[in-house]
Amino acid sequence: MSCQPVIGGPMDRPDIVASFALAALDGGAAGLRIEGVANLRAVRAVTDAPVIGLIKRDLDESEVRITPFLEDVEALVDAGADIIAVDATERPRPVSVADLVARIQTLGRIPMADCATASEGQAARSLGANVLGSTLAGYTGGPVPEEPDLNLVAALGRIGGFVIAEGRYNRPEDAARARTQGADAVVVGTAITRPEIVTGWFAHAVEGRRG
Ligand SMILES: CC(=O)N[C@H](C=O)[C@@H](O)[C@H](O)[C@H](O)COP(=O)(O)O
Repeated sequence: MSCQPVIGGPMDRPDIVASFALAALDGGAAGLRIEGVANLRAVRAVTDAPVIGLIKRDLDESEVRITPFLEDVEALVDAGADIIAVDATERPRPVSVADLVARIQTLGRIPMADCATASEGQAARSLGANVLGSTLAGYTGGPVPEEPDLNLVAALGRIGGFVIAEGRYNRPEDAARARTQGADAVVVGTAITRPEIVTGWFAHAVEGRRG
């Protein structure tokens, strides 16, 4: 379960993120994906469950948003992340994927490569990323599709390593399909932890409001 509240929204508080984490674990989640040092510390204080940590930077700080800097890696290690997710897309970036992966390994944590394509997964795997995620499929330009990218999950599965299906798994049946396509785990975020967006889906369906 990924808990990344709508920024500035009513759920955007470390204590609420920690409660979401405990509720998800009660419901059967095997691990957590948590953004930001304060949220990660709050979650680490209440559970020993595996946590993927990330820091999202604004676009004026870095062209890639997910854990672009070495200091981000260090802060996440300090806060108790077991796995550290980094943007592994082939886009301009302040620090190379190779350097990020190497620092994560030096600090004794597990690198997760957030990918948009299979070739990015292949490159990250050859740099030593143990975990490959489909996290960024559909988010590197153009309209964001509605459906998850199961083809990328299958392609990442052929590369090897531990494969996480992530991104728009809004229905349990899609998560189950990801497993049949080769995912070792599925990360679900919005459908569990962004009630503003989920409510919007229902509002749109019943009254044609919102998008
Ligand atoms: C593209 C991007 O920045 N994805 C982020 C990655 O950490 C999060 O905003 C997503 O919520 C997460 O990947 C889970 O996906 P979904 O919320 O669709 O279940």
